Amino acid sequence: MTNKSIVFIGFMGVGKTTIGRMVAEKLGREFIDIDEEIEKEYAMKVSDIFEKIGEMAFRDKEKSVITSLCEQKGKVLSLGGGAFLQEDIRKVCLSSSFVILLDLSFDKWKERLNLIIDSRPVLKGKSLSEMEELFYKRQEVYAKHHLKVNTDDQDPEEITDLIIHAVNEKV
Ligand SMILES: Nc1ncnc2c1ncn2[C@@H]1O[C@H](COP(=O)(O)OP(=O)(O)OP(=O)(O)O)[C@@H](O)[C@H]1O
Ligand SMILES: O=C(O)C1=C[C@@H](O)[C@@H](O)[C@H](O)C1
Ligand SMILES: [Mg+2]
Repeated sequence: MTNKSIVFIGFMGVGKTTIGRMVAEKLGREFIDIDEEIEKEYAMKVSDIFEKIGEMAFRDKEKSVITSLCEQKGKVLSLGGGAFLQEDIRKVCLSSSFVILLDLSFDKWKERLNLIIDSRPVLKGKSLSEMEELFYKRQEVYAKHHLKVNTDDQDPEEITDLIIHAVNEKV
């Protein structure tokens, strides 16, 4: 296994923060969650940043934090679900790191909605069919990656073990 950083991408709620933290722990690597980094910088929750400062400022900060962290090696980074909307972020991650897409079917994602609905401002005020549209539209920005892991019907431990196995072989 090389010292490349591992970067988790995928739609909000698929488990990037949960799985990223567990993978980092098992590999003995530092874990950084980009949403949490931004929250620390602003001393505010993501929903408050969106409301009080605006999504544009959040997206700019997302880009600068990810770009500077991608210059370092040996870490595990979990991005926010919208980070790959920015081409610059896609480029810097794909060229510097091993990018893992966590995939989940919309049917399974729906079952998890109650866990995330209050803390994801992008979902605020959307109907289920609008969320479904966003879910499928967003898959386009996740199309480039180095490994895709389907997480339907698997608990975080199983997904973590599968990823550890894969990165030991491929990274
Ligand atoms: N494999 C899994 N099975 C069941 N629940 C899970 C699984 N992975 C994550 N969860 C739960 O789903 C919720 C969302 O997970 P998490 O916060 O890790 O998603 P995320 O991809 O980081 O989302 P975001 O893009 O918004 O940051 C959490 O409550 C978490 O406990
Ligand atoms: O998918 C998105 O656009 C987002 C996902 C979250 O991780 C946060 O980064 C924020 O709520 C925006
Ligand atoms: Mg997260």
